[in-house]
Amino acid sequence: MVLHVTSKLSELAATSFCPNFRQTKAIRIANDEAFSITLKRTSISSVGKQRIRYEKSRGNYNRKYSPLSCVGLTERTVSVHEKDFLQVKGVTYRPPGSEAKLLDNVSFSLPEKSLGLVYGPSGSGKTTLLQVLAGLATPTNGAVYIGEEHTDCTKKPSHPGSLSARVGIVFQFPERYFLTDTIVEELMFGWSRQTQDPILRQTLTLRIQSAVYAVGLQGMPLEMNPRNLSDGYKRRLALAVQLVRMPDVMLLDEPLAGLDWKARADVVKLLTALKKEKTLIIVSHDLKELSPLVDRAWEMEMGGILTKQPWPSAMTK
Ligand SMILES: Nc1ncnc2c1ncn2[C@@H]1O[C@H](COP(=O)(O)OP(=O)(O)OP(=O)(O)O)[C@@H](O)[C@H]1O
Repeated sequence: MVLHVTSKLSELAATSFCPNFRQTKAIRIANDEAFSITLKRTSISSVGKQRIRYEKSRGNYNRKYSPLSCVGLTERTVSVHEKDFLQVKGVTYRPPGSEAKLLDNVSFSLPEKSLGLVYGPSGSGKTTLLQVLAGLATPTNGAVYIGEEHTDCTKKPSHPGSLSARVGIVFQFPERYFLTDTIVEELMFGWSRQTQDPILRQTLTLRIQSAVYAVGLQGMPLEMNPRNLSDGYKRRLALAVQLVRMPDVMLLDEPLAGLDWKARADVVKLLTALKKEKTLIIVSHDLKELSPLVDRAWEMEMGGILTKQPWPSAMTK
């Protein structure tokens, strides 16, 4: 099997798969089923040469990184475990009307009732990934599976097979989006038209009770204005609003941002409890505080490229 350098392949590989690598040499092996290329990494966090092997599986290429003469790099693989509860396969996202990919062939998986952490530089695409997983943006390519089901990313949120029906998302600084003047109205938001039906009303009451207990809000008067809650309790309420929808997967964007040390510790405790019930994906820069909770971690690189990281990492020590 011989290997020759092909400039066409190298261009293809460099542009389609690794926009933030500067390609130095590309090698074609046998046929298109698998190939490897040697690239020079130029990002600030890791500089050096690296060989990337692409293996084709079910129509998608899976990247396998093996360092050659890298500085600060370890072997990394991006793989999807077929038995995991949440499976994200080859998701690419290009906003409508834009040529730029915000997510580039993102694949990962996470077992049920475990916590996955996504970290990386500002503007790399972490929030975009959460929006796609929550069904708020439709991927250009790829698929998301929850449990045994292929969730249809193109379905409207009200459809039971949609991603939005299975996933809850708590945005960064969620308290900025409170819309009502009482805790109970905030928890019922979006349900009001259905509450004429006595059975649905009873179901909603039970769900609210359960969500309130799950986040430790049971001591608070439900008629209180949510804006008068402490910052930590506002975060609890934002979580409860999503829990009322009974999602299987919860996504949290920077859940500790802007909180004091006490509220941060409370939210970490709350997430520890929540992990026993839900599958969680958290985007955060607070690696040390969240470290004890993390089961899997991925770094998002500029250009929307996600790579799995060994955990706990050197950064948490
Ligand atoms: N609808 C859009 N159209 C074009 N570009 C967009 C769109 N939404 C986001 N972007 C760009 O996509 C990139 C990724 O944004 P994103 O918010 O996902 O990054 P992030 O990693 O979450 O950053 P941060 O840590 O600062 O929140 C940014 O450069 C952003 O400006």
